Amino acid sequence: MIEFKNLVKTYGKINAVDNLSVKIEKGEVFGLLGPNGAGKSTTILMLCGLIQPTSGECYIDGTEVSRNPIEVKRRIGYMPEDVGFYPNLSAEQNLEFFSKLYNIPEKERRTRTDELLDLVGLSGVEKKVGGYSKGMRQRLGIAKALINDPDVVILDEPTANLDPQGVSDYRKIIRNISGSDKTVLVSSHILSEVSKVCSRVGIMQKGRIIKDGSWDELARNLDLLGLPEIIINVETASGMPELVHDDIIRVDYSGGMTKAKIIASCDIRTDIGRILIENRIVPREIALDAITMEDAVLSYYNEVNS
Ligand SMILES: Nc1ncnc2c1ncn2[C@@H]1O[C@H](COP(=O)(O)OP(=O)(O)OP(=O)(O)O)[C@@H](O)[C@H]1O
Repeated sequence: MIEFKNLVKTYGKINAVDNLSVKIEKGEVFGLLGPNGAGKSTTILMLCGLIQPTSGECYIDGTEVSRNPIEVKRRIGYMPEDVGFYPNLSAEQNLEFFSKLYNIPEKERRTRTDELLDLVGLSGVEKKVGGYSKGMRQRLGIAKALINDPDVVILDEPTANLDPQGVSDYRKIIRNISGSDKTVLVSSHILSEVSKVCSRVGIMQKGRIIKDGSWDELARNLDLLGLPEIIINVETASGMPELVHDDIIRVDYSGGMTKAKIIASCDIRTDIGRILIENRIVPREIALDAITMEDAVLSYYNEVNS
């Protein structure tokens, strides 16, 4: 169980976290969803005992964090945005090292390491971690967060560096964890990451949770259910014409019309490519992207104001 009670963190005049109070029950997968700068990482750092609150408290299973940081660290598994590993060791050797820090008995270490490498899809990878891609490091980060079999798992932007296959594997991992009575806190600025894996979501803005509930409740409330998940980034060598298509909801142009961010109701990349070629414009990129909290809120306000 996780509880925040009137939690505040100020940096000079900035209220990074502003009187936050939330209780997350055992077994829940809670998504902290908010745009960059909303205060998600600051909240998580206080929950892990890595920074001190200005006022207020965080509890892990009833234990107050800032007064019992060592006890709390044993009970949590934390994956930061940038995970640090020993680059000249393999994944297995890194996990062995961390399991020693947690005093996991030698007999268990091997089994635990093997199970976790299997869970995150890194079994049998001999390569040293220094040669890993960002996505592979992220997978190993999830394994590291689980090495001490924690009751509470905290993941800060876990899909930030993952490719589509990695994202799909990550969702499976979270579903796997969530069936095991652990409490999970996941932070993200990407709507689909939170909506697909979390049983409850808190929308964070300017240090406060402005909405809290099941994803369906929140989405209905904010009128987000009908939102498409399709964003297409277009980049061309020279300026492009205004893009017109029945399935386009909105287009934001930048870079003197060489870049466009399209929110569409379905994947229209082929049509966009055709429009550009018909206009003798060379496409540099026509790629799918994930919908972020900013896109959702903008789209929502756009609809309300139109
Ligand atoms: N050490 C610090 N010193 C000064 N200001 C800080 C510090 N850490 C965070 N902030 C500020 O606090 C606010 C919240 O930042 P925080 O990193 O918690 O947001 P976030 O929601 O995690 O966003 P992101 O996804 O970009 O990390 C921001 O305005 C940020 O600039």
